[in-house]
Amino acid sequence: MTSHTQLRIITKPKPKVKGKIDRILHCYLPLLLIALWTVTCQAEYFSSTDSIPVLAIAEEDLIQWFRNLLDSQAQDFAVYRDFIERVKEKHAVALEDPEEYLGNPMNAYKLIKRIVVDWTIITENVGYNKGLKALKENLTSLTSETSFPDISELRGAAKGLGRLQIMYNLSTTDLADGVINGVNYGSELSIAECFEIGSNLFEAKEYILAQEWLQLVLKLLKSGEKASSKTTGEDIGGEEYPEDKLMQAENEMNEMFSNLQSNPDDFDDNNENDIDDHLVFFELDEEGNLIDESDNERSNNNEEKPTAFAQDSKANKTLIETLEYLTLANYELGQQDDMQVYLNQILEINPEHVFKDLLAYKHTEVPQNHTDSESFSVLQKQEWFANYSRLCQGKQVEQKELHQLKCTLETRNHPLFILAPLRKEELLADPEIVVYHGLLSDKHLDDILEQSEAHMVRSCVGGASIHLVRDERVSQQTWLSYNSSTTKYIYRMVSAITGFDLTNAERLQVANYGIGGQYDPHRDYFAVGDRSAIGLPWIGNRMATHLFFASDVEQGGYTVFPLLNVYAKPVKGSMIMWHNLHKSLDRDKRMLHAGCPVVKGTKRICNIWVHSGYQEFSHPCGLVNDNYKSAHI
Ligand SMILES: O=C(O)CCC(=O)C(=O)O
Ligand SMILES: [Fe+2]
Repeated sequence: MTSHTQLRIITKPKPKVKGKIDRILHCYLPLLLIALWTVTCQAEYFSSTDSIPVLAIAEEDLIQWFRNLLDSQAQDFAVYRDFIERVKEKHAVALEDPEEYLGNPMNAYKLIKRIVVDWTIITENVGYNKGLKALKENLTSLTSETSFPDISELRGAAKGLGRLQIMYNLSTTDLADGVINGVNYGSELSIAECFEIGSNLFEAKEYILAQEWLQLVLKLLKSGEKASSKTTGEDIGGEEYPEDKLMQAENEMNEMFSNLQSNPDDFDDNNENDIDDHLVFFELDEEGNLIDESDNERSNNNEEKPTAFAQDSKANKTLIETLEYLTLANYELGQQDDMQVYLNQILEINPEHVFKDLLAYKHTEVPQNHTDSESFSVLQKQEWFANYSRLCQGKQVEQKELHQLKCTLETRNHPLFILAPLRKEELLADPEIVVYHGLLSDKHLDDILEQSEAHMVRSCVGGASIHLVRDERVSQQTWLSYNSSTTKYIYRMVSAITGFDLTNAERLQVANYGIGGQYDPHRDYFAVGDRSAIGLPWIGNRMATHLFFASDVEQGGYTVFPLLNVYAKPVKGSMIMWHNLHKSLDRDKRMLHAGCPVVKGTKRICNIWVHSGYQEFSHPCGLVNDNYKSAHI
């Protein structure tokens, strides 16, 4: 075994059961957990915002069922208590003069009867409870009807948040404070939640972002304060954290380190008490969230509390785990000096910590290329990334032509548009990118949603025969035929607007983007030699894209063209349209486009791709070859 392999074995994070969801599953819902593993169909909650409400409904059921359980247990316990109190009275009388009491055959009989019958019934009944039986039945039916997210979903959701950070330059402290792009949504995160995001980003191999979140956790643990009051003023424009408070926190931290050194067992990784910890030390915060005690550090009125923190074993546990992750993240990033800093902190707390062996490997070869091909750091290195991210934020590079674009009303002498002219907005003249506003009503869109809802699956990339689930496209989708009144209407309208023959068009694709859901820059046509295009039923390549926005999006979700300096904000009911091929039918590489990550809200779209066959009369090839226009790309 090479030293490198050994190091990886040593540093492989122990499987930890962390976080609220894990704790619920492990401590409160053991039954549910068993059932979860048997669920075969993955709903992919993070890739679509439509699936998430299902969980909220399931949670409502869980609340009710557990309430019922507790009520029925309270009734049972009241019966036990009543019985015991009554026996206790008799017992007390018996104790005064046992001989006299038991000399009475009736009393002797009663004692024997209590032992033989009453205590037996009570003993047998403890543990059996009607409410528990009902709960088991409910959980069984819930898990057979609903597929629950697993740890990979949680990781997907954490990665979704990370994608938003990268794309929109969102600071970790802002997000932790519930501020997204300057808007305060009041969704402040607890220390435990920041830790969960950090550790899940680590597990998703997003080491740089994981490091940011975990450093924030460390900062919060050290200060024992809310994130907002701990961050520096310029980070969030908030007040500065008083110097003496920082000193005090620092001192307490040091004090805690030295206390811990004298009692390193607190951090034994294999501490068998861990399980009991989970079972016993639950608390609820003001909003009823399950918290561990480290969360208390973020509550508002704990100005006086930092000293309690020194005795707080939960916070200590989070602290050591945070340091472990930070050590490993720095190891993965090849940042040996930083890794050493965190390692030292761990060893100061517990000189016998399992990571002590890492020291021996410090000077061995460090990993150079541990980044996943889907990692954000790889994404950020793409040459289109800067434009992509800028356009997603609604920022265009200033250009003279931008000011010559126009909005027009068009009837096209078509009966459909005489009374209700098309509202056309030009986003770019050449190559033409246009938006038609107000094409679909809420009723149409509700109908599409209803038809598609039950059939949504995680979107794949790779064309017709290759199906790859990739971070490149985080959404769910399905296809609808043109046989309902709404889809027929869309079909007729698109062909009236564009003149295309839609017999050679793909079915209507309906897609929905979830947390951080997006579609990285791509082109819609099939590339030369794309084997997935072989055997497709359509003639020619994807000539034009008609993309309907089926929802407004509160923040994010723009459709952008990084090579053309164009962005379109989703407006419900409108359709953006462009050609993917030159007039010569050569592929137009300028048409690289993307769906930016959704920051807040839900993004729904519908696509129709028209293929080049059958369009000979409506869109004849140009006499002059125009493919030179994209030759430079
Ligand atoms: O969601 C978007 O804005 C773009 C979607 C897209 O490009 C596609 O589905 O091919
Ligand atoms: Fe596309």
